[in-house]
Amino acid sequence: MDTRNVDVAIIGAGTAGLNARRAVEKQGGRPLLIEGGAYGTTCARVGCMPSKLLIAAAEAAHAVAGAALFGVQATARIDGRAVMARLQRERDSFVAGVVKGTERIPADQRLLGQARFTGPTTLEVGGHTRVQARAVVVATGSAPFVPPPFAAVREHVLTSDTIFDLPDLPESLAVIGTGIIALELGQAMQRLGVRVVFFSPFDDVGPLTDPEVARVARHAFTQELDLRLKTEMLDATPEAGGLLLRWRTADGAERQEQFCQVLVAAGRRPNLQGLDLAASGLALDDKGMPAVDAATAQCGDAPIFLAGDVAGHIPLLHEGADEGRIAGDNALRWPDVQRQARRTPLSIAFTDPQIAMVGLHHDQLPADCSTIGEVSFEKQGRARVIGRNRGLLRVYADRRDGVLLGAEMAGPGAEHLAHLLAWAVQQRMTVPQALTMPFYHPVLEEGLREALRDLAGRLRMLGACRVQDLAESPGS
Ligand SMILES: Cc1cc2nc3c(=O)[nH]c(=O)nc-3n(C[C@H](O)[C@H](O)[C@H](O)COP(=O)(O)OP(=O)(O)OC[C@H]3O[C@@H](n4cnc5c(N)ncnc54)[C@H](O)[C@@H]3O)c2cc1C
Ligand SMILES: NC(=O)c1ccc[n+]([C@@H]2O[C@H](COP(=O)([O-])OP(=O)(O)OC[C@H]3O[C@@H](n4cnc5c(N)ncnc54)[C@H](O)[C@@H]3O)[C@@H](O)[C@H]2O)c1
Repeated sequence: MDTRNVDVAIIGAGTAGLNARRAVEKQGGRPLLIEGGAYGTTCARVGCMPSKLLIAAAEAAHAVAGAALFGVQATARIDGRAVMARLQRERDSFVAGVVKGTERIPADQRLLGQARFTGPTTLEVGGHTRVQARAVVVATGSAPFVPPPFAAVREHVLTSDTIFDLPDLPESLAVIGTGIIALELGQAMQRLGVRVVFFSPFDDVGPLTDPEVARVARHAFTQELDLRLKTEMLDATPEAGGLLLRWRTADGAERQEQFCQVLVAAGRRPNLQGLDLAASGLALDDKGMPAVDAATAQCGDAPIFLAGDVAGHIPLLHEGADEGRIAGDNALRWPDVQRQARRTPLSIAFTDPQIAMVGLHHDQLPADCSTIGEVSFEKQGRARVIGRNRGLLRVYADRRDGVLLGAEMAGPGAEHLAHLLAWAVQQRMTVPQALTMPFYHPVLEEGLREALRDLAGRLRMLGACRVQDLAESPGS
């Protein structure tokens, strides 16, 4: 067996691991990047990029289907094979770019094979190499959770790991779950002509915590999607042509239906199995997870750091990249680790309406010292112009000083409005300061201005806003 001595061993060549490696190298350390699967990252292979490619195709189909609103008569003919072929072509090109970048890393800084702990900072990799490190970064990502009864027929169901490899769109699709992946992929499939039915044992639709925004979003999704909530899935039986699902409805009736494909999107779990974390000496909870400090990425005071999806903090790409950098940095400087500032939380679901959450979520607002302003997109000028006038944006501020705290929204252009707000929250802008920023006309951002004005009024801070800001524009 080979033996390697390095400063920092990094397990996982995904986004978090690649950023950790870069941080170690930048500070002059000797990193070793260990990958047990294929290079290319979850984001490019089976995550962000292929999902957005599917959604892009669905948006094209949806634009044709909705063209009559504008007096444009058109009929879409969806070529499922061409949809999947473009998705796979573009995805493969994104993956190839990441693989090329990873393979440019000097060969003596890379190792292929599954890693497992044999001691606090010793690993065995692929049964062929022993690694002795000063510190270890675990960046092993997460994997789809397949609950019963689907676990028993796992090879017959799709997850986000496999759906993007379909050669053609299925005729029908059952989607298990109503979270972000379920909504993004299920809605896209439906808009591409697939008959889609969503099932969940719970009553939630999407990640929103603001009850008003959640109500508006739920209404929009319920109008378009077939959501069977509070259903108990009894069994899933493979048959010729698909899977026969049998479930019990909320009122106790038993139903069954065959679907060509089933997509299980019931959440993801950290990739810890096979790592033998117990051998590292870390204290683990009943799910096998160590406690991780989000500001240092460190587990207790051990020379072990967790970054990205496996850390279970905020499983998003930009957070994984930041955590990787923090983990790599601190692993090299261990035991002198430093707390590092995190960015304002920002998450976006690319559904229609888009869902976005910024800063503090509604359920995290400090009791008795926050105020809420809102705007409905129903009458918002630009939203009406483009025929996408549905949704609600609610923005939160500290009532003592007017500092922006966060927002939740479901509506058109939420991905852009949320970015503006995230920058403002991170800058600790007050509501009056945000209202002194320029707003063009006619744009969706005028909706945000309306919510900020509403908030300023409730804070009794309108007097602090520049007079020019109060100028009206039609449909703003
Ligand atoms: C369908 C879908 C859509 C998404 N869309 C978005 C989006 O639009 N925007 C966004 O911000 N985020 C999105 N995400 C989330 C984002 O993809 C993840 O947060 C991010 O890719 C996680 O990166 P990571 O580095 O933690 O993990 P990964 O990229 O999964 O890297 C982990 C690596 O560790 C390796 N590994 C695991 N165990 C071992 C071991 N024992 N030894 C050696 N190697 C090991 C794995 O093979 C893998 O290569 C999406 C996710 C999914 C599934
Ligand atoms: N646009 C984006 O940024 C984007 C897109 C996709 C995924 N992601 C990331 O990936 C993460 C995982 O997404 P996800 O959709 O898998 O998780 P999620 O937490 O958003 O949703 C999980 C869903 O599964 C349901 N569920 C749980 N147990 C179930 C069971 N036994 N049977 C049926 N349903 C069950 C939950 O009620 C929920 O609706 C997200 O939290 C997000 O961070 C981000």
